[in-house]
Amino acid sequence: MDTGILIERLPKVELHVHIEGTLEPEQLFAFARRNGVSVRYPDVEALRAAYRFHDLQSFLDLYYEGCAVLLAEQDFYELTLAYLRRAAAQGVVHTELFFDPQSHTHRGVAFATVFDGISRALAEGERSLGITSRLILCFLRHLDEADAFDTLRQAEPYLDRIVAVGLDSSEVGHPPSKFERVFAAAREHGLLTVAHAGEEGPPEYIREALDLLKVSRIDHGVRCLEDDALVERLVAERMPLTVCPLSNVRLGGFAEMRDHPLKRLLDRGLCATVNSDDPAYFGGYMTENFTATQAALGLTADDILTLGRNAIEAAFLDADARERLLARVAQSAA
Ligand code: HPA
Ligand SMILES: [Zn+2]
Repeated sequence: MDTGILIERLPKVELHVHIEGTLEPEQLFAFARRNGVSVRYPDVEALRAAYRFHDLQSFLDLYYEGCAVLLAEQDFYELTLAYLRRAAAQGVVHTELFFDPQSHTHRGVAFATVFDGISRALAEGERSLGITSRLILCFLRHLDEADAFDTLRQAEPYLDRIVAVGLDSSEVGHPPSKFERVFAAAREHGLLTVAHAGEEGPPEYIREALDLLKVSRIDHGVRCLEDDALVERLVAERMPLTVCPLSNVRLGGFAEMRDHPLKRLLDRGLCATVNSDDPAYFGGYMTENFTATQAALGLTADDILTLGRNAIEAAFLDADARERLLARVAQSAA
């Protein structure tokens, strides 16, 4: 089958998307106007032109600045629903979203405001778009352990609607070991765990995420390829990697898409998946990530189906839901 048609028809599962990273410039300006927040760029074009990043930190600086326009529950609701509409239009049938409560509570926005807006949109998305979802609370790793513990405490009333905790923000210098105790506390609450590791940080951070944080998935993980023994372990444990190709190129991890290791990860037998990360900032959602990697790396129809099945295997879904999605993948290739 033609790979373009397959990419379009594939029922997609997204496992690595930061809801704050879906804030498109148009919506950013609309929220700014509504909330009386000033933006230091004159218009959408000027803001978009500033999205030229050379590393993770240069992106994070703008990403946190963008968060300043999010103040009311309705902002989080509209942000999330707009993402779900775009995702559904691209054939995403299930999505597992990260949110960064500390990016908001540190500005005086209540945890409940953030959570209620996002979760109201997720319920609406399931009702009106048929898109299922899970929510993952990410701790900002540049902040300290006590702040993460405080955030976990604020999340306690909502834990029945949070599937896992994760770890994001500036990686280098903030190893997983810094959060070993708060992740243990989260697991005691019955939460699963994931962590960004091996995006900019060394393979050793991936090992720490496995051994100390007991993660069910590694977010990014592309630097595992520098360590053969680690690759063998990830293959043997069938540990999923939520890879974000456009993000990796935009943040300078790889100079061009043709240098991206997605195909090598698959060929090594790793459970790699394709994801959008911060689609409003990196030039595309799921379809654009599939299309760009297919074109640059020559992914075959089999590769694309493997990526689709890997994401279903890696999703935080029960066995029945997985079987139903796998059947839809098979149908899409028929
Ligand atoms: O790609 C990312 N990496 C780390 N932290 C993040 N926070 C939002 N996006 C990212
Ligand atoms: Zn990410």
